[in-house]
Amino acid sequence: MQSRNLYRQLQKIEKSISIIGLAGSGKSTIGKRLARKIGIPVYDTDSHVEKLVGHNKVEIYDFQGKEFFKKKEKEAVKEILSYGIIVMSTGNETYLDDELRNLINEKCITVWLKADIETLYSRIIRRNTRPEIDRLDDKKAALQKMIDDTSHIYQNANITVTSQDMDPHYIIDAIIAKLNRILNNVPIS
Ligand SMILES: Nc1ncnc2c1ncn2[C@@H]1O[C@H](COP(=O)(O)OP(=O)(O)OP(=O)(O)O)[C@@H](O)[C@H]1O
Ligand SMILES: O=C(O)C1=C[C@@H](O)[C@@H](O)[C@H](O)C1
Ligand SMILES: [Mg+2]
Repeated sequence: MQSRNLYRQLQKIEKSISIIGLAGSGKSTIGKRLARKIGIPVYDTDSHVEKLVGHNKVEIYDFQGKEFFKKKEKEAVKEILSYGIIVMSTGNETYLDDELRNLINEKCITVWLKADIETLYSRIIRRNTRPEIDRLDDKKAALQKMIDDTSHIYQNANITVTSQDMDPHYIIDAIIAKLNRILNNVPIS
């Protein structure tokens, strides 16, 4: 798999890579491994907000509220995208914000991790780290609504890859193959 040249090609077109998609789609997991494979730094917007504020997401939502989190998320994204060529994994709603979506589209090749309802649901019920979703009574219905409400936005990503429970190495290889096609001007399906 040709991943060593990717950094130079990304540098040439001055684009980073941003991993987008719904909660539980695997953005943080895949972002880290993709960055390692290409040999560039990785930043996660949720982790960056936590670092800026000094508290975890749940504490931030509890004590300072969603608006504060969103304000800090804007700062975090702008800061991360000033760091040069990097991989940025986003939070659950980052790409749905008009200003951030425009900025991400300008500075990044976007990779949508498209996951079905069963995959997302089985993953989000495993951990209690999502301040909004964890509090919902009918998480499955809420996730289905999120899929219905957001797919038309995510489907404009430069690259779409299906995210299922499988060795992340297959997902990374699929992303890298599509990245190579984009960077070499080969149309992708
Ligand atoms: N390819 C995969 N196969 C199996 N499990 C996976 C895969 N990718 C991610 N997971 C698991 O799914 C869960 C969610 O992954 P991750 O935290 O990376 O998602 P996320 O999109 O960053 O979620 P959030 O929007 O909440 O930040 C984690 O427990 C992770 O280990
Ligand atoms: O519980 C949730 O839905 C959230 C999870 C995080 O990814 C955050 O990015 C998001 O703003 C809230
Ligand atoms: Mg994440």
